[in-house]
Amino acid sequence: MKTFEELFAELSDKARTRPAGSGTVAALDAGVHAIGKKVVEEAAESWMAAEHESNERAAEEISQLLYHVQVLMIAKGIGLDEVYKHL
Ligand SMILES: N=c1c2ncn([C@@H]3O[C@H](COP(=O)(O)OP(=O)(O)OP(=O)(O)O)[C@@H](O)[C@H]3O)c2ncn1[C@@H]1O[C@H](COP(=O)(O)O)[C@@H](O)[C@H]1O
Repeated sequence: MKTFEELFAELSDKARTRPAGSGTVAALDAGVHAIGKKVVEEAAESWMAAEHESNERAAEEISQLLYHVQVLMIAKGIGLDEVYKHL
């Protein structure tokens, strides 16, 4: 289990160190357009799971949405506080 902040720190480190085999590194290399498509896809999957599936499945899809949102943030160079200030 990871908090939102712990995941963001981990992904930021991946972006810096670029370990081989990292899906995050591959996503960042694919660029903002590709990442944005994943965010939209996972948002839709989260919506469908919330409407038609169990809480566990919806939570799983939402976790994937949060992951891709963080990748988008890192790709754009946006830190946590820049988002938090708008909440
Ligand atoms: N939380 C996630 C996470 N959620 C989703 N994904 C990626 O997104 C994919 C799931 O969404 P996809 O739709 O592309 O894949 P799918 O099989 O179609 O799944 P569904 O959409 O059908 O549910 C997975 O195959 C992963 O590549 C994630 N990849 C990584 N993380 C975390 O990020 C950390 C760093 O990951 P790496 O950079 O790969 O080391 C990991 O330790 C994890 O904690």
